[in-house]
Amino acid sequence: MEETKRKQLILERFHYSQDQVIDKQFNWKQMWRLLQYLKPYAKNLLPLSFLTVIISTAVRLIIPILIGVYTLDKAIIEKDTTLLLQLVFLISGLYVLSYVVNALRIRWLNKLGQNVIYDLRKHLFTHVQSLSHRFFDQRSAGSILVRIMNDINSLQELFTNGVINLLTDFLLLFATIVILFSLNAKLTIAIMVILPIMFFISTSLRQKIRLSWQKVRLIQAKMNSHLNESIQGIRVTQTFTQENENTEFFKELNHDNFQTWKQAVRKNAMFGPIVEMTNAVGTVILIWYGAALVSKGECTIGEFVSFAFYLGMFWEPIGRLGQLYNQLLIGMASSERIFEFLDERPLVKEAAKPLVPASIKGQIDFENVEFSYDTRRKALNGVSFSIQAGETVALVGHTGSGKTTIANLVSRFYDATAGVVKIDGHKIQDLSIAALRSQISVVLQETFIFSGTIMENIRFGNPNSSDEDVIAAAKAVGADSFIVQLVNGYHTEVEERGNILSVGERQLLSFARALLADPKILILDEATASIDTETEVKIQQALKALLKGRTAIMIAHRLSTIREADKIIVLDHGNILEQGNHDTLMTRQGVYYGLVKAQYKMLGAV
Ligand SMILES: Nc1ncnc2c1ncn2[C@@H]1O[C@H](COP(=O)(O)OP(=O)(O)OP(=O)(O)O)[C@@H](O)[C@H]1O
Repeated sequence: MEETKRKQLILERFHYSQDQVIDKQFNWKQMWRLLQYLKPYAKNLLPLSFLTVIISTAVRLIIPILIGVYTLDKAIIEKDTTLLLQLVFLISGLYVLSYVVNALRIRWLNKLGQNVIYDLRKHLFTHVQSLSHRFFDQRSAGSILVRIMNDINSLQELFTNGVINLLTDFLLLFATIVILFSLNAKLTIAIMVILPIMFFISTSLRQKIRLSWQKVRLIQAKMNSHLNESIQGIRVTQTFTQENENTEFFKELNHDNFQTWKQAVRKNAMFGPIVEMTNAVGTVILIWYGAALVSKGECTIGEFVSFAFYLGMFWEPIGRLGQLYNQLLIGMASSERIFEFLDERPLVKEAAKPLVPASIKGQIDFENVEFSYDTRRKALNGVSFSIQAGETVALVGHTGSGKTTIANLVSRFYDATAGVVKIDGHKIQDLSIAALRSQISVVLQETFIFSGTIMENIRFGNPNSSDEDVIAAAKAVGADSFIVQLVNGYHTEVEERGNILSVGERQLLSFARALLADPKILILDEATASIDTETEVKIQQALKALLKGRTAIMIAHRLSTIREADKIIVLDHGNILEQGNHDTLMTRQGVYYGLVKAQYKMLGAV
């Protein structure tokens, strides 16, 4: 009992939201939108692929008539050797043509499919990159990743084979029915009797198979989420010795995956024999009734043989169309999820005629600015202040008081809900977003290091800078001394998130990156919080170099780092309580004075 309860607790602990709907009703509008991605290929790959489809289908349809009606009835039975020879050549030639056309068909279709997937993925990625911060606030990285990778992959099959096969199959089916009827209408009707039975069995079985594969995919999505979290959080897991719980949950998932997969495969395996059985029934009817018709003289031997060939061709698309239908429904769900992202518009919009100033001086004005991330709480509550170009301003206040929010509004990651934010006297919304952001650098406490070399990571600040510029920037902020000690110096590879570097070293790299960008406005969000006292002294010096001639907004919890700021703004619950320089605020003996005293007391106690 205890054990069951424990297992239950583990299962409840790892809860993963399910934003995966695997299949959806067929929707023409959506299909039409998907087909638009074929447009760029409307003049080359698409018509070429169609042509190969039509030629290969036509060749397949001609051969049985040539074998049955002409070779058997005309050449063999009537002993016409010249005709027989001609037919042998013709049929061989057609087989060669069919081989060549099929090879081209596969090649062009795959190329077409791959091109469409490439375009769609590029479109989606470019679009997602242009979206505002709010979009990323509301979604996990995993769910975005799944759409760009898995959902697009599931459309791949639809585009490479699905769309054209669908056409080929309809063409084949229609043509075979017409030929079967024209060869012998009575025999065709007799065989078609089993069609509804076959249709009923295959549709219901197909649906069951589809549902089983859905289950497999859902479990696999859960496994992905769990794996992602386990690897990202491995340090925390090991610290709290939670490996066994993790393993146990994984074991459950793995077991479920195995079981559902087995069930799906079992159902899948039933489909083939069922189609074959109906095929066999059809053949029995063909032989029994066909033979009667031949003996009555209502059908020739050749027609009978051709008929048998076409009958085989008739079942083939029927079996495949069911599978294609499933693929189509999966594609509908995936494309719906992809289009949902593509329809997201950036909340921070470029002005119709954006101002592109030659350079920004760096004056910042907030006039009665209000902002809320959601409808429930206000993060800024009518905030007004002015920062002159070149000034250093520090924002202080307790956790959640709105410091980072101010920085976010200056970079225009969000737009104020009310009030006005101005840069150099222009409303921030009137400026070109790219021009604005090219003049702003943000250094966060949690610096992001990309995989690549140290050199490349610093150069991220200004892709056009030379190696010498990068090294000069690193020297200016005091990062050079630790970089040259690394195995390959500036060419040392750092993995994603820069795990081989200490937090302080990563911070120095981001300072160098910011310096290289040479921004007019610099935002340092808790930038010196994770640095030891010795490094801090170094950084304070580096900061002086970094801040020279720029407007700076510093967000700091350690008040010792902001004494020299031109202005200190004290925030509380989205309101400004005080503003002034260190000396003025200390003389006033208000909130700032209290914060400084409290911090000294705490440090003194340590
Ligand atoms: N992306 C977000 N979505 C919703 N609410 C948010 C978001 N970011 C911040 N908030 C909320 O807005 C308020 C202000 O947050 P902000 O990050 O500006 O505080 P802060 O003063 O920088 O805090 P800290 O010193 O802890 O970094 C907080 O109540 C916070 O919970």
